[in-house]
Amino acid sequence: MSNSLSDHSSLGSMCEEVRPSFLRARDPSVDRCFRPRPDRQVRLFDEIKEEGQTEYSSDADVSSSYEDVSVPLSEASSDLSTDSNAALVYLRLKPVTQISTSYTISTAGNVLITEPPNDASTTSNNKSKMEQHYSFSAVFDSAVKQDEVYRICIAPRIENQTDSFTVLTYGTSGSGKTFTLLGTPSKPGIVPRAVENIFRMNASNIYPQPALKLEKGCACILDDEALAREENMRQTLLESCVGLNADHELLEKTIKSEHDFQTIVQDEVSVFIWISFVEIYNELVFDLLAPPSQQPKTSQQMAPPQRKGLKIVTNDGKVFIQGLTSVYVKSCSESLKLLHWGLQHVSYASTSINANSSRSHCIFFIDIIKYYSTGVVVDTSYKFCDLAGSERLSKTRNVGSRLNEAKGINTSLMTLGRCLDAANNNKKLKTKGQVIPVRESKLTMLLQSALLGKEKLTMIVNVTPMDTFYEENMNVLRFSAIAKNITFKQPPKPVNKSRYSFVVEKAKSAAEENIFLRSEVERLQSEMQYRLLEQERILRKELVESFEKKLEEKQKDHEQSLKHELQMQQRLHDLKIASLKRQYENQIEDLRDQLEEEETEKKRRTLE
Ligand SMILES: Nc1ncnc2c1ncn2[C@@H]1O[C@H](COP(=O)(O)OP(=O)(O)OP(=O)(O)O)[C@@H](O)[C@H]1O
Repeated sequence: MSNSLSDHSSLGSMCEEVRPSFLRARDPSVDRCFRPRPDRQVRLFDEIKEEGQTEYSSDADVSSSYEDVSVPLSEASSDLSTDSNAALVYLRLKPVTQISTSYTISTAGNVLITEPPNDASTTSNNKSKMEQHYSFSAVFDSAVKQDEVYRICIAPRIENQTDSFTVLTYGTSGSGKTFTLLGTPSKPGIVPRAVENIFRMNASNIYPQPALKLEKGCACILDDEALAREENMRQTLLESCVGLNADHELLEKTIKSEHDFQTIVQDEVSVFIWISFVEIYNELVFDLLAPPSQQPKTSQQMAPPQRKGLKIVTNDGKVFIQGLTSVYVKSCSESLKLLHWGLQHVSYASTSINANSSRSHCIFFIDIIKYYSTGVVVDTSYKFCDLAGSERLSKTRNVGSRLNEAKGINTSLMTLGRCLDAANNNKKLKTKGQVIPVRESKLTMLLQSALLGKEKLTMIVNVTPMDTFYEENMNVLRFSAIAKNITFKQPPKPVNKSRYSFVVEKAKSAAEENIFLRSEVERLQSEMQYRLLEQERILRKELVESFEKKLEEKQKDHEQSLKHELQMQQRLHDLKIASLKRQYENQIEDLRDQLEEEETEKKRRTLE
């Protein structure tokens, strides 16, 4: 990262339209200890408080008192934090025509030195002639272009892939927050570049269907019905974006010409990307991607009555918005069209400083769910938050609803400041004793993961370096000084949510699940058929065997009876023969007797 003035200048020289910097380099020969110091330490929100704003009560869930909170603003730490868990705070200076001599970049390139201008516009505490030093992770002067800001502030976060993070742009109205975050079609900001980077990196693994989604902060598989609902809603929303095509071609062309994002080839992972977009307007959370039927008719009007505020809920330490539309996106172009479609519903109004001023805080969410073939599911979440301008009511000359908005904006920014302040105090005291009052505004509730140190925080502070904005800029710089000092505890490493693995394994995607089930049904059917045939075969065999056995038995019985019959017949036959024999023998005997009698008679006659 470039943090020296020479490097910094080289950044500028790489750009085509190099503007002459209005910043004076400080003479490095003047030792710090000889420079004037402020005669008192300044408390953080002394300058932000507006007429009509009530003091926040000390008995809220903060145990710190601002009496004890002092910010060593005069001592700028010249070192660039090397702690990977420290919040990264960058300063970006807007190009202006009227060059101010009140702002100087240190020779190291990461410290902004301020000195009050010599005119009547400065009041109260800032009338002090003391110069003040504000240290940053890097300072971008007006010559630094959008692609360089992305490369330095965001690309390393995206390319790390495993850590969730939150990016905030903070500054006065018109200082370039929206420009830094969203940009224009010819000068795209951080969000379009991040989206292109994410899609390019995962190009070979984007899953074609919305099969996995974060529900109440946990990855869930969608059934066929839910999947069809998501697809329908996606189509409806994308059809509403048809008018945005021309700008998008230019935007994508610009990004592709300025970056060479690489695709990471991973065989065993499916990637599911979901986006959502909200605005916090007058302490109400509105869904900017709600389907067209639920959107207000006139996009340029303020808080139309038909819009319903959504509820922020925490579940097992995870924060989510109840009923928020989350859209499954398959490409950079789809995501950006939806983002720009959502922007048409943001509350804009004209203030005396910025003709197209955001009157709400907007947060664009990108949730990435990765399903590994081992069954592990890992989700990371990126939040891009465009904070509404911190401004003095007198300067913006707001009245009526504009005044209420401004108060709402400043109140949530103050809560944000108090959260950063509490986190900073916990770091200084090396305790976790001070409660970070994240629940005191909708903005801090939604950003609590970053404010409580569960994910990484990047803040880009936007400043319009003109004399007229000097006082407002001082407030912004004090705010950033607090953020810069914060080091969060080690963010939890992504947990392998193996409890999903069994279910996920079974249904890697709805389509695969269908194929799997169909083949399973077919397999079971053929298996059943086979079993039936087998049973039939066995049954047949058993039947044949039993018939055979019975037949055999019958045959045996029959044989037995035949044998018996034969024996009987034989016996009868023998008896008959014996009786006939006796009969014939008797007859023979009788005939012999008869013959003897006749011979005897014949002899007797002869004798006679
Ligand atoms: N670095 C820059 N280079 C070129 N133009 C810029 C730069 N920063 C801001 N601008 C221009 O300044 C104008 C105001 O910027 P932008 O709308 O981003 O301010 P903002 O901080 O978001 O204001 P608000 O809080 O009122 O919404 C825009 O026209 C924008 O294009």
